[in-house]
Parts: sequence; structure tokens; C-alpha cells
Amino acid sequence: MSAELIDGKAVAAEIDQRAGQAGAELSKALGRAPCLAVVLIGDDPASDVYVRSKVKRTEAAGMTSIEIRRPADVSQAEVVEIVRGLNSDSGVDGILVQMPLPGHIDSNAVISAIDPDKDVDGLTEVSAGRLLLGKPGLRPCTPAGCVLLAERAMGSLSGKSVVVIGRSILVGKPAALLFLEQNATVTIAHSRTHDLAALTRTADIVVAAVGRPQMVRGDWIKPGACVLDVGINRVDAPERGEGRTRLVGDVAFDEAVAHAGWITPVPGGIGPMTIAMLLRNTVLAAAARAGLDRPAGL
Ligand SMILES: NC(=O)C1=CN([C@@H]2O[C@H](COP(=O)(O)OP(=O)(O)OC[C@H]3O[C@@H](n4cnc5c(N)ncnc54)[C@H](OP(=O)(O)O)[C@@H]3O)[C@@H](O)[C@H]2O)C=CC1
Ligand SMILES: Nc1nc(=O)c2c([nH]1)NC[C@@H]1CN(c3ccc(C(=O)N[C@@H](CCC(=O)O)C(=O)O)cc3)C=[N+]21
Repeated sequence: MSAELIDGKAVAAEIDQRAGQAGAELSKALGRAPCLAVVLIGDDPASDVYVRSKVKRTEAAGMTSIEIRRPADVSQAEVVEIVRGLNSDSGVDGILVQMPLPGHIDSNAVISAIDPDKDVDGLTEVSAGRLLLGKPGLRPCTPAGCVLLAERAMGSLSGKSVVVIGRSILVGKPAALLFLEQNATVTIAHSRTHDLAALTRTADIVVAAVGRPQMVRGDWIKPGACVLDVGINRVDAPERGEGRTRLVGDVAFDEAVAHAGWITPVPGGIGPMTIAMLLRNTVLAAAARAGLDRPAGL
């Protein structure tokens, strides 16, 4: 058996388009397009690529974006000040501070400064609390993308067993809560979990969010299961020539594809969905801040 490939890039393009349509509709009521502000500190090349991609897709969807860049030696106070300025700017709907921040800056302090109603990353304490309590709010993008793709592939997730590998604030924990919200039965695994292979073999859905290239092997996957590979790992690829690299996930794709029913590739799986959910959150934030109903189609 060979798994059906989940085309995250195609689904992301569809969500981008729907967010763009809803954003255009909303522009009539707001008198302006929804606006995302992205803050990038330092000159990490990977972050630069992501931020450019976010800005490009935001603008392609007909929304506006503000990009704020500062050198790596900027003070924490200045970054907090930038965030506060964006909070009080009524023309800004969403604020994203690209992680990781330079070592001398306390990311928690910066995240806490973000107005929760503009927290399109879903990372503030208030957003996390709203998710835990099942209240309306902005949900973290990568986990929301996982749930959306799983639903597309399998239909209702009610009663499905999910093993989430990884318990980070950014991915693992919110992914577990979002699958629970869909009435799945969720187990969270991490570095202290005993016999992870046996555990994942019980799962209808496996979410791999570890950051270890190809850790999840083919025989860890229950036949027919849905495999969502969040990992983005850059590894050497000497077969492509000297000094070349390639991206791989946390799942050994070539093995898992023979066991799974559905699987996301890396690249082209969860990564593009993360940005699509960011655009969606920007439109949702713009509507909620204006006191309007949740836009149709989102
Ligand atoms: N596609 C996308 O848009 C995104 C992709 N990513 C990628 O997802 C991956 C995970 O990111 P993130 O959650 O931030 O990573 P973190 O490093 O914050 O968390 C990794 C988690 O994996 C667990 N872990 C580590 N080793 C093992 C092991 N041997 N067995 C089981 N669990 C283990 C850790 O457990 P413990 O808590 O016990 O230490 C931890 O909970 C990375 O590759 C990252 O690049 C991240 C964000 C967005
Ligand atoms: N505040 C904040 N929010 C984030 O959401 C955030 C962040 N900081 N810091 C870094 C991580 C990582 N992340 C990705 C987004 C898109 C792709 C993506 O589109 N990946 C492409 C490949 C891109 C490439 O070729 O490098 C793919 O998987 O197909 C990957 C990873 C968001 N993150």
C-alpha cells in the first residue's frame, strides 16, 4: 500500500485565496485591507526567507503588511516598545514577532507585550488560556494547519486516536488541545516517553513535531494512519553536490509512505499551511476587532 500524499501547498493556496476573498469583503466595512505587521530582529537567513514569504503571500492575498526590521543588538526595551506601538496602531490587525529572538532578549517578555486580539501566532498567555478554556480566540498557526489537513483527509476526527510527538508551546501542546477540541483521543509523547514506537503504532493520526530528522520510522506507523510531519530539518545532501543541503521532516518519508493511509511531505506539507493559517488569523483578527461576525468561508 502507498499512502495518499496530502498536498499542503495546494490546500494552503486555497486558504490564501479564501482569506483574500474574506479580506476583500471586510475591506468594505473597514475602509482598508486587513494588515499584518511582522517584526524581524537580526539577520538569520532562514528567518529572512520565512518573513519574506509571509509578506509576499499576505500581499498576494490583497492584504497589506508592515515589515519592521532591527539589527541583532537591539535592546529588549526597544522591541517591547515596537510591539506596544503596533498594539496602539488601529491600522494594524495582526502582529507577528519572528522567533527565535537573539539570546539577550527574553522572548516571553516580548510575546507578553502583544495585544492578544492581534496575536495572530496564538502565542500569548491569553490566547493559550482561550484555547485551553475552549473560548473564541486566535489559534496557533502550525497546529491549526495540522487539524485542518487531517480533517480534509479523514473527515470527522471524533473518536480518532492521536499521538502528538513533542510538547512545545509553539506546536505540540496546542496541537494536542486542538485535536481534543475535535473530540479526538489525544496522547502527548516527548523525550521521556517509554517505547514511543509501540505508542505511535496505536495511533490513527501521528503528529511529529520533534526537530529530529527522520526519527519516526515506517514500522512505527499503523497501517492506514494519517501522518502529519511538522519537522523542518536542513540536512547535508552530498548526492546533490558538495555543500548542498535539503529539507527533511521528522518522519522517514520513504518508509512511512508504505504504511500510512495519508502523509504530508516536507517540503510542501505543514510548512505552507502555517503561513495560510497566519493569513486566515489576520482576517479573523481584523473582523473580531471591528466587532463583525466571523467572515464566511474561513
Ligand atoms: N512547519 C512549520 O511551520 C513549523 C515547523 N517547526 C518544526 O517542527 C519541529 C519541532 O519544533 P518545536 O516544537 O518548536 O521544537 P522544540 O525543540 O521546542 O520541541 C521538541 C519536542 O520534541 C521532543 N523530543 C525531543 N527528542 C525526542 C525524542 N527522541 N523522542 C520523543 N520526543 C522528543 C521534546 O521533548 P521534551 O519536551 O521532553 O524535551 C520536545 O517536546 C522542528 O523541526 C521545527 O523546525 C516548528 C514550527 C513551525
Ligand atoms: N513567530 C513565529 N511564528 C512562526 O510561525 C514561526 C516562527 N516564529 N519562527 C520559525 C517557525 C518556522 N515556521 C515555518 C513557516 C513556514 C515554513 C514553510 O513554508 N516551509 C516550506 C519550505 C521552505 C523552505 O524551503 O525553506 C515547506 O515546508 O514547504 C516553514 C516553517 C514558522 N515559524
